[in-house]
Amino acid sequence: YLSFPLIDELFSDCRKMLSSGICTSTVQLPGKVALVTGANTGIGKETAKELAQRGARVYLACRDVQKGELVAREIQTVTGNEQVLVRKLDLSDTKSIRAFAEGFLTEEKHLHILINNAGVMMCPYSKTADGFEMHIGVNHLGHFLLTHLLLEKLKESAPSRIVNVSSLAHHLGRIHFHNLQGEKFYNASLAYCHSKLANILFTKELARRLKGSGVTAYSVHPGTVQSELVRHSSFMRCMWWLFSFCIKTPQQGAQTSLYCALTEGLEILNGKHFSDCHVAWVSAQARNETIARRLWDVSCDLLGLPMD
Ligand SMILES: NC(=O)C1=CN([C@@H]2O[C@H](COP(=O)(O)OP(=O)(O)OC[C@H]3O[C@@H](n4cnc5c(N)ncnc54)[C@H](OP(=O)(O)O)[C@@H]3O)[C@@H](O)[C@H]2O)C=CC1
Ligand SMILES: CC1=C(/C=C/C(C)=C/C=C/C(C)=C/C=O)C(C)(C)CCC1
Repeated sequence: YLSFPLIDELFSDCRKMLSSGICTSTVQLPGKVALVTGANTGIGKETAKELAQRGARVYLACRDVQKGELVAREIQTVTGNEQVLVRKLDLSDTKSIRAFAEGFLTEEKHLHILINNAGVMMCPYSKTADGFEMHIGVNHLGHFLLTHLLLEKLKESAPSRIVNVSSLAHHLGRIHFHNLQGEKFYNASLAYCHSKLANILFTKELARRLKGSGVTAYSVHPGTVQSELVRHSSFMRCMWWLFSFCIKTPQQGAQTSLYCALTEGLEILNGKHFSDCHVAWVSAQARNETIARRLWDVSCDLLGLPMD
């Protein structure tokens, strides 16, 4: 590995210039409980680190517990916060999600911040343990079920917040109810976009249903961020490498999630979508309440949840 300090510095300045949006909240979190999915790497790891830095007890919900434990040790060392805990959560298996939630509800009295961050992008066609297409299964349905199972705890802990990590890629997404599992036609990039659109629709409908409960929900686009998300596409890996000088670091990518989790007075923007720590415009589909309600019902049906 060759290091060129001058070039590194230039790239770092370039990234700072191009990456606006810093969470400036000074809120501290002693006594608060936070949960971050996919916290063993990338944006999730940096989000969890900052929450721990502010004194919260942070649960790293990871599918690979060993990777999670290494990161937990690292966060404990850097922040001096011992309350960083790893629990097994595989969002591609509803049994794992239910087991995780059961364990969490038994051991914890509160949940103040839920960050639905984990995600997969551009996987070859594959299915979750329950037969859902992988993108919609992990990115949307997995988090949908997790949130449902933790909702009472969030309500009991109010004021509390839910942050769903979506993407600008939602603009290319469509909810094809007749092909939700990609069985009739499938494109790996579009499947990702559809699932990220589902994240925004879920947030809007959740926010509507949670009005007055003290729990608020937000969706975010973290920016284009250097991470392992591009692992399934050599083209994207190549693009990320070529343009590494202007792609955000995971720490910069975590800022909008942190902004939504921490900023005081954000409750009036319940249900909104954020990018670079500002409210951001979403596609016409993402604003469609009828699609949001239908997706909610279909998701409940697929997961065997009551359609209240
Ligand atoms: N990077 C970017 O440019 C952008 C990212 N995003 C979104 O940001 C979020 C975080 O992504 P990012 O940090 O970039 O990507 P990474 O690939 O670095 O991190 C994704 C995390 O999700 C976890 N994960 C994947 N599948 C599962 C599963 N079945 N169960 C539990 N955890 C799982 C991964 O675990 P493991 O390490 O075990 O694979 C990993 O911890 C995603 O939702 C992504 O869509 C949105 C826009 C742009
Ligand atoms: C065009 C272009 C780029 C490509 C951006 C892309 C392709 C972003 C994709 C973002 C995704 C997929 C987000 C995840 O949800 C770079 C590399 C920034 C460099 C500048 C020119």
